[in-house]
Amino acid sequence: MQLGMVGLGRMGGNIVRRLMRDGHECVVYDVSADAVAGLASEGAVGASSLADLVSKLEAPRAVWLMIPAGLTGKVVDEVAALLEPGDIVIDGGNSNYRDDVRRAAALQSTGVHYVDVGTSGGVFGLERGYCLMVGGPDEAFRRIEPVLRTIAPGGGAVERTPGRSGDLAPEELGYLHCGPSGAGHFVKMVHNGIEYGVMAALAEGLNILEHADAGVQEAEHSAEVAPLEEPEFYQFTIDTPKVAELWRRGSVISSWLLDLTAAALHGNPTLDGLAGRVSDSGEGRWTVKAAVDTGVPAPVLAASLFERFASRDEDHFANQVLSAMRLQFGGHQELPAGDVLEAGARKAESSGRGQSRTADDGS
Ligand SMILES: O=C(CO)[C@H](O)[C@H](O)COP(=O)(O)O
Repeated sequence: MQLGMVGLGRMGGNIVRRLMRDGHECVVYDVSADAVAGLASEGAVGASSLADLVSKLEAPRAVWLMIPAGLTGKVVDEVAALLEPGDIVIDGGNSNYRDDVRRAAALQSTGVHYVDVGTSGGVFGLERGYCLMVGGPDEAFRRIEPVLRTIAPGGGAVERTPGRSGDLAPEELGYLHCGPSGAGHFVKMVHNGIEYGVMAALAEGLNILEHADAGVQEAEHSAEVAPLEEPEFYQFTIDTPKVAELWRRGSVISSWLLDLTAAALHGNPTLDGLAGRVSDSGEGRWTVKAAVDTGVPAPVLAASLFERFASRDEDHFANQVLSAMRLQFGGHQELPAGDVLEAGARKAESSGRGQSRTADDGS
């Protein structure tokens, strides 16, 4: 089938490559002429503008947008204005599902179909395939199904679920029509909310392993910081990268995220160069909002989202307020910033096991 692709970054470019490998014809456009030329040299038809891209597609057309979320609305409007009734515009980025609902409604009178596709697979999707969560009208979904089948991982990607039989269903091939416009990005939003939680769980657990030698450090600094209650139980120097590698084999928590974690720790065991300021692109916030709106408890997902905010020092003022209160009620002084002992004191304090020796006990 023929598909227009707008946005040839890591995701869009590799989706085009995957499609071409399977015999689909791709007409491609990006604001970077180099990106267009690169894919044209691999067999795509290059376009110099959105209008040029649309003119090179045969009706009824399908145009897939793979662009940063902030630009999607503007580009959907521009592309839709160039399309004809029966054509399809597909947003494969990480848009907010609420925008899909609004865009689909706005396009209804034009006869242009709007399809939202939550696309997961990252930089490995070219080889592994992409998991596709699709929202939109049935007719449009059926029309683009050939490209969805190619972009998705396919049946051999994982073992079949026991009890399933017969022809492989779309969800077993790696794509699913989740419902009307917005449903695809709604499912992808929750997927990414879960992603935050799983990532946080792995990161927190590995951090506990990293601190399993707290008793050894405690002995070294016992004169300066409140003692760990039972240092004899924290005498392990665990090789965290090796444990991450180990857990990939047969453990209950083996997963692709763990695979990637093990790879990162193997290449850079001390994670040098990473400050630990964790960004968030929006899906986690939207997931927590959906949970609040619908009254669904999601404490793990919410905590993992807030953990990201804290990683960027958005908790700084709150921590200053905490220190101010301790100073007020107990005259407790903060340890000097950067003091090697501070970490130990904070560790002991956060676990409720002690306080700095410099603070008195009044409260
Ligand atoms: O969709 C993805 C993976 O499934 C993206 O990598 C996602 O944008 C990452 O989200 P965030 O920047 O909020 O960590």
